[in-house]
Amino acid sequence: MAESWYTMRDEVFADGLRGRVPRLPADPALLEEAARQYLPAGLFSFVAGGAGGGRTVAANRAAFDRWELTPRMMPAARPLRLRTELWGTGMSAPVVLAPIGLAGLAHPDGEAAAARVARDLGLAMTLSNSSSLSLEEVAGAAPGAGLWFQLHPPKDEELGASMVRRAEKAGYQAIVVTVDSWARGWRPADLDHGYDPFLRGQGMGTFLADPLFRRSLPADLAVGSEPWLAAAAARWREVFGHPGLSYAYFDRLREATGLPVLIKGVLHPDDAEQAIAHGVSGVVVSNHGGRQLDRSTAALDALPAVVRQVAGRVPVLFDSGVRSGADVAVALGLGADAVLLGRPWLYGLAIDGAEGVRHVLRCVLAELELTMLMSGAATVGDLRHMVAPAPGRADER
Ligand SMILES: Cc1cc2nc3c(=O)[nH]c(=O)nc-3n(C[C@H](O)[C@H](O)[C@H](O)COP(=O)(O)O)c2cc1C
Ligand SMILES: O=C(O)C(=O)c1ccccc1
Repeated sequence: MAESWYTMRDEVFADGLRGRVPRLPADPALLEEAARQYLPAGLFSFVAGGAGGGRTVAANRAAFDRWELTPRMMPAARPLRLRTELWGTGMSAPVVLAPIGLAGLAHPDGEAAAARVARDLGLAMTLSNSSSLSLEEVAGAAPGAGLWFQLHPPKDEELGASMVRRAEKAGYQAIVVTVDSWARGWRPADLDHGYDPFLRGQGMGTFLADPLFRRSLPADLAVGSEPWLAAAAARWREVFGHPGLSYAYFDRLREATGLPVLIKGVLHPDDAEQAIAHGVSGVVVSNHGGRQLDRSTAALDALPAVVRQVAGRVPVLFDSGVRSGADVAVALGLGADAVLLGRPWLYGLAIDGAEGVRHVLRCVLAELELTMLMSGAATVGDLRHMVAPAPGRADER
């Protein structure tokens, strides 16, 4: 076995013995509760919350309950094969950190800590274009990490192209274009808190380091001063979101970069088809963790039809609602080539910086490994034969 994350169970157990459980629980629901203690109320509900009445956030989780594994016993010893390569990024398991903007609000070490942990565990990380640290700082903090760069296409397409060129120069290996967030979702909790995380200048590292963005800021204000940051946040609101976007955007973007371009935020098979027709190298099935459109379908429910439509032409990735190694196994079993983990890594970061991120990832990886061993699955392909609808549930849809 190339990796043995299951031994990490012993580390988690030892931490439990030392009384660390309340701080860094292995139970994902308790992890969210623990993170609540470390974050100001407005920030916690920004992170944990979702669009509208939270129906899609809940549906993302409920969807996992409609699938189960039928394990096979006494498998002849076969080495577990989790090592994966996607677009030249090698990873020790098909688990990727999802782009989470504003990580610097959760912990001063921000995205740099997460990138180092991902690198040390052999996982890839997707950096948000709304990162607190600039994309160059994150790449510099974790040399050798497998990094992808996520782009919310700004209204100013030159600015988007400029950030993509910087990412390519800094060694990022893929561009992930998010298409479900051209406007911020209707998030009642944030509205009620009057919560705007950008007001503190966090989440702007990559923007502020961009010559095109900086050039648009007032020259008469001291750089870094409060009014300067306020002007930067206002400028960010001006450029954020590109309502007029069509699939032809992918053709233009591919002119600006030689990197593989992925689309993130697909639920309908026809969108996957169109994106492939416009040359994308991969599709991320996601509803943005239920943060954008309440009542959009649970991401896991959307996965099988997209996998069928794509039919192996490009890799299909998945996120939204993944909380455990067993969840990862189900998504892989339903045809995902890799799975992105969102809120949990940010919770780990909020609680204990790099150590917290490491804790969260080792729990997911250890449980994934154990789930595969106990199912008799040596490969992701084996999992595809083991995932089945839970009786009377998946069939009802
Ligand atoms: C606080 C927060 C910030 C996020 N920022 C971004 C972002 O900047 N870009 C992006 O594409 N997705 C962003 N996402 C969405 C995640 O990449 C991912 O799709 C989602 O969190 C997956 O759902 P999960 O949290 O249930 O795992 C963000 C999610 C959260 C919770
Ligand atoms: O809140 C989000 O879901 C999100 O995608 C985002 C976008 C920009 C900055 C921070 C978060």
